[in-house]
Amino acid sequence: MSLLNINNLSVILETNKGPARAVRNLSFRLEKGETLGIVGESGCGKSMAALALMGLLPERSKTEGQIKLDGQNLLEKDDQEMCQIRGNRLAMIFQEPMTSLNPVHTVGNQIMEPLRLHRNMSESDAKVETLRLLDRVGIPNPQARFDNYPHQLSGGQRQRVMIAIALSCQPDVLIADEPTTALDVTIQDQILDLIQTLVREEGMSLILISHDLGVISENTDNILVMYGGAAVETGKTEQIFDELIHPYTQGLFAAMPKLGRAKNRRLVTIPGTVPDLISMPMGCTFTDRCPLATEVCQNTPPPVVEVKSKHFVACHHLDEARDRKTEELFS
Ligand SMILES: Nc1ncnc2c1ncn2[C@@H]1O[C@H](COP(=O)(O)OP(=O)(O)OP(=O)(O)O)[C@@H](O)[C@H]1O
Repeated sequence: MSLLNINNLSVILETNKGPARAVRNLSFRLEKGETLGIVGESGCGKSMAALALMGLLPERSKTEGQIKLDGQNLLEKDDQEMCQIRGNRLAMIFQEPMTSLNPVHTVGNQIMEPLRLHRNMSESDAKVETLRLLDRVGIPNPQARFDNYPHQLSGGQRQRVMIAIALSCQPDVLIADEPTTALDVTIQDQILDLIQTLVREEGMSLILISHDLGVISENTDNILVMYGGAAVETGKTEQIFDELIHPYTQGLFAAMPKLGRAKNRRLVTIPGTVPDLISMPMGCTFTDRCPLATEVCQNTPPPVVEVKSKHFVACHHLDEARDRKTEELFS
């Protein structure tokens, strides 16, 4: 049995314009100690999928499908049970730590709180553990930092505090949603390295969410490429980079800044924008932007084909997609 087994998950948001399907029939598995990258442009439903796992979706939303953690469907749990699961099994860090940290409490108290609540520690034990966690996430001089407020720390240090809070409940699964997007490039690498080290040393599984295929490629075992709320390509990270197949994955790859790219070559962008959730095409969600699209793509959902062991692609035009070189598709 997988640690996490997501089966046909859909998230439907109630909006003023009607129901919007932000996640569509998403399925994936996560094993113990494995790292999965979810990649796609802004608005593809990555965060909604993560919030569904955490039981933190907005009020006017509903879910379909299953999210099984050790065989138990989290979508059947009540709020109190989900709170326990968030305190013990799943933890999430977000893009902007300033909005997740409470500005009027010291960082020390914010790390101590889950230790006291979920691990029933005494105040003195929680303080000792908080200082250990601050040190573990690379905050220099934890004793002095304990009494600081979030605004007294740099962006990178605030993200380290968020990681310490996530670690405090010794989760089995860490979900990091764009954890470095708000940080300077040099700090980004340090935070990603820290997450990798902690995940490895603590034996956690990781779901790393990013719009940046470069970040995902360097930090994960497996990749799930999401577009329009659906998975369009999944597989081992190495395998996907060996053979990019789905036209959307090819587009993301072409749009990656690359070292050594000839000076006169402009950076490729995928023309158009992500589809409106209310008026999705009936068929493939990528139809309107895909250079290979034909009528069948517009009207019929694509078959999901296992092109190699555990490498799945959802596309009506697999052979053509395989034959076209990335830069021919998006140039
Ligand atoms: N509270 C909400 N009510 C209605 N629609 C929403 C709400 N939050 C997000 N959406 C819509 O749901 C879709 C998926 O959003 P989501 O945040 O999951 O995308 P994402 O891929 O994580 O992108 P980003 O990185 O920008 O957050 C988007 O079209 C977004 O506009």
